[in-house]
Amino acid sequence: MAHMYKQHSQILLTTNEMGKADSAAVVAGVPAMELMAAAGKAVADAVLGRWSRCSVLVLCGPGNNGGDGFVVSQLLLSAGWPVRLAFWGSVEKLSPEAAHFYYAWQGEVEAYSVDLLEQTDLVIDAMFGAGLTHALEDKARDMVDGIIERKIPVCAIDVPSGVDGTTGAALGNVAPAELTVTFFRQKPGHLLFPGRGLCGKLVVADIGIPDPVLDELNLQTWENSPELWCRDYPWPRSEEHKFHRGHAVVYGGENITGASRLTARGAMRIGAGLVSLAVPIKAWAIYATAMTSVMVVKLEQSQEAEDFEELLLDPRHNVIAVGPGAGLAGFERIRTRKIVLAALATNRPTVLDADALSAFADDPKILFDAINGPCVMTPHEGEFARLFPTFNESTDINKSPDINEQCVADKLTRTRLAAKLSGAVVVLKGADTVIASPDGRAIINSNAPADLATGGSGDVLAGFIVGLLAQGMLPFDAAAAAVWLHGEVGNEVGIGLIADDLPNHLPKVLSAFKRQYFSD
Ligand SMILES: NC(=O)C1=CN([C@@H]2O[C@H](COP(=O)(O)OP(=O)(O)OC[C@H]3O[C@@H](n4cnc5c(N)ncnc54)[C@H](OP(=O)(O)O)[C@@H]3O)[C@@H](O)[C@H]2O)[C@@H](O)CC1
Ligand SMILES: Nc1ncnc2c1ncn2[C@@H]1O[C@H](COP(=O)(O)OP(=O)(O)O)[C@@H](O)[C@H]1O
Ligand SMILES: [K+]
Repeated sequence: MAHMYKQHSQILLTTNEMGKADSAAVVAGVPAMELMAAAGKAVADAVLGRWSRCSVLVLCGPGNNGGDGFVVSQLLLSAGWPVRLAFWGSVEKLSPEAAHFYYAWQGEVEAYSVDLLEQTDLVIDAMFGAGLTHALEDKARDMVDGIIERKIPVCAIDVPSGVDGTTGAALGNVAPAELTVTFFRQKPGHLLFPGRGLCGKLVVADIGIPDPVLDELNLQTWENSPELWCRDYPWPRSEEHKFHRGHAVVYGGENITGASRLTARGAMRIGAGLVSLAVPIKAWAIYATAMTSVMVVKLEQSQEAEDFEELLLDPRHNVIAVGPGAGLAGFERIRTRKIVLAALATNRPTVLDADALSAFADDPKILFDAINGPCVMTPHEGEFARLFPTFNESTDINKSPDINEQCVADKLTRTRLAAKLSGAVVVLKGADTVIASPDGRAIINSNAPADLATGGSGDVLAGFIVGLLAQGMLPFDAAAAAVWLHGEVGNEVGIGLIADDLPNHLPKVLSAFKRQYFSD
């Protein structure tokens, strides 16, 4: 499986991995000088394609990002554009290739000064790329502040200076780019916020690094796309009947009944053969009136967990979802915990969302110890912070965690650590949802519109995941596929979206997906 993931253009490279790819390309016979020339040309081409002739200021920094800037400057000058170049660094410390292009520049080299911004229509940001190690200081910081103040359009090389390409963190103020041109592959920081919001339109340019250099690197991070999991997508087949498509059991709570109904409908729509919604007897009539294709099963008063366990004795109930609307108030918390532990004890694929996660806030280790089979957890940031308050490798999960402690690591690292600590696939939701597997693989999702930020949309996502698990998809693939389809449905419905729309519009999105990826 990991091998299959290796092939794809969706691979994301950390700064370190990109450095290794560069070095491997040089070893494979592509001179560093050619890589820099190609990088600069890609940026110049992108600028010529997007802007008409205007007054350009190229801000070159002390490393190879500045080297790319020298190349762009000369190419734009040769194209007849008015170009000024400002350099901040020392010529003696430039790499041989950056020094080469420094001397090839036919114009004047100026020092950084905010006065240069006065007659500038477009800034090329070649200050710092992958090599940035700390926040911008002195003149570089003043330039950034000056650009922000004057709202000058920016084309960034590799990343907007100040953005960490590996984490998407902004190290101090960053001038937002209209266009960012990066090389060979995207970096996680192009997809994770705040980096993603600062890049503007992103172009990934081929600079002649051969793809096979990737084989030598143990790559673990991808941008979500059907190419990663479409081969395992469980389309209905003629020889199957409904029992072949799985039977999902969704737990529904007593007071908030809408949430689990959305989960159940999501599971049904994405193709689970059968869905049973198991609910406390007091709320049974409400559920039963609302559902049609979903079966509603009664759990007797004060023995809900026991009845739930009994329901799971039927081996045809192959997957379980608990959490949406499960309840946390008073006795409900204990019941929710019992239901979760009963589900996990079956070792069948289980999706835990919302209250199923929060119910273990005071002792997450109980939950993690119970996860021995395939499991997907789908926290939003608030739920995540309750279960995983600290995020370094030395985290002592035996200690009762302090839920107020600050999260220090970036979203990708945090999600990976959470998956490793818990043994579950973790889907940390948001505009840049990260999906991480305990084996170290991680996927960043990038297609979700902000319209999805509405009550209940996460409940539907849990349903999509459990519905795909019911049909035999593996947890990491099911989570990635569901998150991507959820984003696509969000785009399909767009403004005005409510969670109820998501299952209803899924068929259209599935048809388009099938047409695009499975037409002969
Ligand atoms: N084959 C290749 O490699 C290719 C690379 N390419 C290009 O190279 C870029 C990566 O180049 P790079 O590694 O030289 O890093 P870059 O970002 O230019 O700066 C590093 C310098 O800045 C310094 N420094 C860091 N932070 C600082 C701060 N806050 N304030 C002040 N100084 C700071 C740091 O010194 P340090 O502080 O670490 O001592 C160092 O001197 C990449 O993004 C792409 O554009 C393309 O040409 C394609 C082929
Ligand atoms: N700004 C945003 N852009 C894109 N997707 C978002 C945004 N905010 C939230 N989402 C998505 O909406 C869903 C919300 O889920 P969740 O927070 O669990 O809400 P609920 O519990 O009401 O269902 C998640 O899939 C999340 O990734
Ligand atoms: K830059």
